Amino acid sequence: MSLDLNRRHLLGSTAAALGVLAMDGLGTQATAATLQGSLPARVDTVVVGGGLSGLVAAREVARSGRSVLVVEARSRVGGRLLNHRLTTGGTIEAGGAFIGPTQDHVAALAAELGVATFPEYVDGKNVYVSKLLGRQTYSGTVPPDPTILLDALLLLKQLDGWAAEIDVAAPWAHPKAKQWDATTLAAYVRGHSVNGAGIINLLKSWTQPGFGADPDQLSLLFVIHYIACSGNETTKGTFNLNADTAGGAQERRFVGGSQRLPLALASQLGDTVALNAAVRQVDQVAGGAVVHTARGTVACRRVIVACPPPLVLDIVWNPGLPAARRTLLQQMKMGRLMKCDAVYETPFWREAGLSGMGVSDNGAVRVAFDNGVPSTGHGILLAFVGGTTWAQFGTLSLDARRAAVLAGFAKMFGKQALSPIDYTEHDWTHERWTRGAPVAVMGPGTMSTVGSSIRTPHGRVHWAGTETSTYWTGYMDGAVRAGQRAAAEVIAAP
Ligand SMILES: Cc1cc2nc3c(=O)[nH]c(=O)nc-3n(C[C@H](O)[C@H](O)[C@H](O)COP(=O)(O)OP(=O)(O)OC[C@H]3O[C@@H](n4cnc5c(N)ncnc54)[C@H](O)[C@@H]3O)c2cc1C
Repeated sequence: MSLDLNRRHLLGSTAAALGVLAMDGLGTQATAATLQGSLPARVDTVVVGGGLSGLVAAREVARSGRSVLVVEARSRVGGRLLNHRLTTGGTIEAGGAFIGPTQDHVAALAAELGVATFPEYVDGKNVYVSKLLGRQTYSGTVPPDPTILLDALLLLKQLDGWAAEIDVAAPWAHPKAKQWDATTLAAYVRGHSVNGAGIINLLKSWTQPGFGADPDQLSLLFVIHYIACSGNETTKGTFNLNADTAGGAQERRFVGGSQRLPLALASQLGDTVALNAAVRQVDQVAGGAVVHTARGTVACRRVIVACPPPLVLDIVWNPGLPAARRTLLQQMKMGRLMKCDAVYETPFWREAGLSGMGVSDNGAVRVAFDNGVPSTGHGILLAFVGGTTWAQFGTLSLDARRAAVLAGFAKMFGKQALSPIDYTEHDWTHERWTRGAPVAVMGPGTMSTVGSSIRTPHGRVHWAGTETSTYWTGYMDGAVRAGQRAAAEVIAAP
C-alpha cells in the first residue's frame, strides 16, 4: 500500500476543517481525519504513538512513498500537546507550549503548517518572593538574593562550561561522565557552595517545571547533558537558552495553541492514523513484525516506537528487549507536573509594570508566567506545580490547591490575584498514556551505564520520541528531530 499524501492531505484538511466549523471542538478535530473501521492487514511501517514525534516520523515515511499506519492509544492525537479552550474565551495549553531560539526543527514545521507564533509577554520586572527577604522585583535570569547570588552565578557558569564539552549524541563518552553520573545536581551544589540549601531550593524553580523533579532526583550528568542539548548544531546549549523567556526556550508560543501542530499533521496523514489503538504486543518474525493493538493486528516491515520511555515497558516484546534497554526504560521516570492557570478580567500586573514572571522559594507557585493569549483582553497567570511541590499540593483537593495557587500568585502580584474569573488545571500524573510530565528523567547511574542504548534499534524496531533526541530532548523540537531521525533509519533499512 503506498500513500498518496497530497490527496489524503486535501481530504484530511477538509474533514478537519468541517469538524472545526461544525463543533469548534478539539475532539472533533482530533478524530475527523483518522481511520475508522478495521486496520489494514499490512503496511510498510507501523508507528506506535500519535504524539508530535510519531506523526512527524509517519509523514516522513509516507513522503518516501512507503505505506504507514500510526496506532495511537488515546482517542486524540498530540500526546503531551493538548489545547484547552477556556470558558472565558481563548485557547491555552495544558501541555507543551513554549518555543525558543535554536528550536529550529519545530519552528520550521510550524511555519510549513501555517501555525504562527507570538512573543511571550516580558515587559516590566519579574518578581522574587523569598521567605527570608520578602518580595522584590528584578530583571534577568537569577533573582537578586544576596544569600545565593554569587554561588548561583558561579554554578551556572560551571554547568555551561561542562555542557560545552559534552558530545550531545554521546554524553556517556565524556571522560568525567562516570564521576558526574555518580552524583545528583543537589549533591554537587551542596558540596560546592556556601549556601547550598538556598541554591538547591531556588533551583527547584527551574527543575520542577523543566523536569517535573527536584535537584536531588537528577543525575548531574543528565543535567549537564540537558543544558548541552539546549542548542543546535551551530549554537552551544546554555542554561540561559534553556531557562530564559526572551532569548530562551520560553520566548514564544503558538497562535491557537501548540496542539495545532499534531492536529495539522494528522489531517495530512488522514486515515493512516488510527485512534483508540493501544499497542499491547510486538512480535518480530522472519522478514518483518506483527503489531497487536486494541483494534486488531497489523503486519509490517519496520516499527517506529514514539511513546514515552516508561510506556514502552507496558508492551509485550517478542523477542524481549535487550537487557541494557530494559534497564534504561525501567530507570527513566516520568516527572511529576501539573499546570494551573487563573484567568482575570485584565492583566492587572502589566499595568503595575510587572512581566507576570515570578519565582518563589516557597508555596505552591514556585514559578509563574504570564499566559495571556492575544485573542482576548483577559489576563492569565500560569503556575507550574512539579516535583516535591506537586507531592505537596498536587495531592490536595481541588479547592485547597486552587486556594494555594491563588495565594502564591497574590504574594507575587497582589491581592487582585485572589479573584480570578476562571481557574483551570491539568495534572499529567493522571494521564494513563503519559503518566507524568514533562519528560522522563534520569537519576544517578543510568546515563553512563545504559544511556548509550537510547537510540539503538531492536531488530526491526526503531525508537523515536523526544527523549531519544540529541538536541532539545524533552521538548517539542526534540520530538520533531527524533521523528525525522527514526524515519530516516526506517527508510534506509532493507
Ligand atoms: C505540562 C507540560 C509542559 C511542557 N512544556 C513544554 C514547552 O513549553 N515547550 C516544549 O517544547 N515542550 C514542552 N513539553 C514537552 C513536550 O510536550 C514533549 O516533549 C513533546 O510533546 C513529546 O512528544 P512525543 O511525541 O515525543 O511524545 P508524546 O507527546 O508523549 O506522544 C506519545 C504518544 O504515544 C501514545 N502511546 C503511549 N503508549 C502507547 C501504546 N502502548 N500504544 C499506542 N500509543 C501509545 C500516547 O498516547 C501519546 O499520544 C511539556 C510537556 C508537558 C506535559
